[in-house]
Amino acid sequence: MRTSKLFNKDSLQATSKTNLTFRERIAALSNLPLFLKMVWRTSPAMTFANMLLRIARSATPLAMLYIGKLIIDNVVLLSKTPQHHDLTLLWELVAIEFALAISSDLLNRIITLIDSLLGDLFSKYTSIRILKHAATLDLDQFEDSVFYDKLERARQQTIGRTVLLSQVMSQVQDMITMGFLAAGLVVFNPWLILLLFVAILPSFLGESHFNDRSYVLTRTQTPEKRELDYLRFLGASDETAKELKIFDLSGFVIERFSMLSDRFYTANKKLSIQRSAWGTIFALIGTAGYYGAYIIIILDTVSGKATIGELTFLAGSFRQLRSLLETILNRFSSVSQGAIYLRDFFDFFEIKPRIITALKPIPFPNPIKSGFKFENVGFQYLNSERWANRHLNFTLYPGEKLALVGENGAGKTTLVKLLSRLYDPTEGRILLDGKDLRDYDLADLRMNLGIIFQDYIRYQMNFSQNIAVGNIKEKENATLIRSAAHQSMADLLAEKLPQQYEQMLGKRFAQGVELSGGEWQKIALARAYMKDAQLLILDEPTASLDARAEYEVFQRFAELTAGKSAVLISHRFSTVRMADRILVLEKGELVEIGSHEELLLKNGRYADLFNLQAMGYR
Ligand SMILES: Nc1ncnc2c1ncn2[C@@H]1O[C@H](COP(=O)(O)OP(=O)(O)OP(=O)(O)O)[C@@H](O)[C@H]1O
Repeated sequence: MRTSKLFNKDSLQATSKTNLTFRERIAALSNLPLFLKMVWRTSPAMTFANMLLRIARSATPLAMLYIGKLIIDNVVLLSKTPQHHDLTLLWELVAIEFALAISSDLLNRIITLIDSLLGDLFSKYTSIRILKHAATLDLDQFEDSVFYDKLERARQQTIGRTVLLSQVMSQVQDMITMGFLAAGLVVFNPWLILLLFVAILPSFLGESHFNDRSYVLTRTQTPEKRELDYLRFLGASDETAKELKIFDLSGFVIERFSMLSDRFYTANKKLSIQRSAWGTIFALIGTAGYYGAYIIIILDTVSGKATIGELTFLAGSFRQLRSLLETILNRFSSVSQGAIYLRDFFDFFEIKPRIITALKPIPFPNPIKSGFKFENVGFQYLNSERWANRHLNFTLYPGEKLALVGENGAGKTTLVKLLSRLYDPTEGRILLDGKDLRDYDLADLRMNLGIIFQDYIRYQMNFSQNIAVGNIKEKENATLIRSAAHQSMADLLAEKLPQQYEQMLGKRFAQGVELSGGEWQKIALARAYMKDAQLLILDEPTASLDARAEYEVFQRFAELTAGKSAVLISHRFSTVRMADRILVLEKGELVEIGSHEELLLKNGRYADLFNLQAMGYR
């Protein structure tokens, strides 16, 4: 077992699952009913039509073979008795076979068409379900690599499942066809059926063995595939091009990509060669079986036990049965394979968010009366031993402007994430007006918070949409968007752009304009003004702004948020000192709280940090 650090827990578990038994494969088929139910839900009419047409199609091979037999026997009869040249029956039979051939071709085409349309619809349906479900999940679930692998597998299989859909349908169709053909064979010579199985079984077992191995290989490769995707993005994307050039990283990225791809190639090549070699041997056994049966039928015909028509009928049935059985058995491997992958897909839907709205949620208070009270709040990130926040006891009063100060990693952003319920506290609780934050309606809470994170997204959309994301319900409300832009001073920027509020931003799409860091930040800030939020949280909102812009932004901020609560995170003390109170964090814990003047007088941690920065300006 490889123990590269790329391998996470999930992949290591997968490698221990080196062989899936036949029973496990059969068990995996139990996923199919749920799958078919989803297909049915995608389009009941199409699914029904598909099934009906396939049943009709499955009867045609036997019918054609039988008509063929009648034609040959009739021709033989007519050639032996040239004096009775009544060809009516013969022509009727030929006409029937012709009609059968045409309808079978027509059915095939309609079935393929429905398959492809249904597949497209199903792929759309499942992609949307994945997106919808992902939207309900918690932030820390996205930060968990095991979860991420599941999401990745669920996403990748959207295409695989479309194939699975037509495979399952074809499987049923071929089984019915086989039933018809086998019935015909049994009537004439039951021993041929036995010979058929002997010829086919090794091929089936071989296929199923190699499918197992390929499944295990794919599963173990998921984390690497994710890294390959990431490297592909890193190596060729507008977001990364700048640093890649400056640090001259392309060689490093390409080398890593090439190393991982080689590893893939080697593992896959070995399996492919083995599979191909064994496949050839099994195919030989199958052909030998067919000729064995052929000899039996020829002997029967020569000895007069069967007619020439029966000879062609039996040989044809046997040949078709053999190829059908082979297809069915091989397809069983891929169907059960697909069914196992389906487990990953369903598993993804079984992941439930923990951060949810209470059963009987309390409406968010308007206005907030006593504020947010932290009671011994502590938080540990998933899989982390360290406490990112601990023993937090303080109150954020209504209308208060609170600044959070502390060195990198002190826990400022985490505190804000707890306040907005992106995470729930590991210990202690946060009360809003005396009631646990978890008792409030989650959507209502988020609607009443205006948050801009330091790593806000630069949406590759137009100027208006970039602001409207702050309250997407108002995306058509141009007045509100312009007023939000005015409040964050982004309006001045819009006026300078060729297409103003319609201007495409970013470089990814045609006619996009790239902005400076500070310009993007003003747009992001405008998002906070899109709602009439009761609590505004700005996580380093002015880091990229120049001194004048920062001063003006905060002047406006103070005016605009009069009477509202606000939390500001900043490393600039010129900003911090405008706050009513300042909360100093160190290693996740609160070490000081008070106004700028109070804390300076105290001459503690805050005064140290303040003087350190002030010294830099002298
Ligand atoms: N998603 C995460 N998963 C695990 N640990 C995290 C995560 N985010 C932050 N941490 C850890 O939690 C601690 C607090 O991080 P946080 O982002 O709250 O600090 P901060 O005070 O906002 O820092 P900065 O000033 O650099 O923005 C850090 O030690 C960090 O490594």
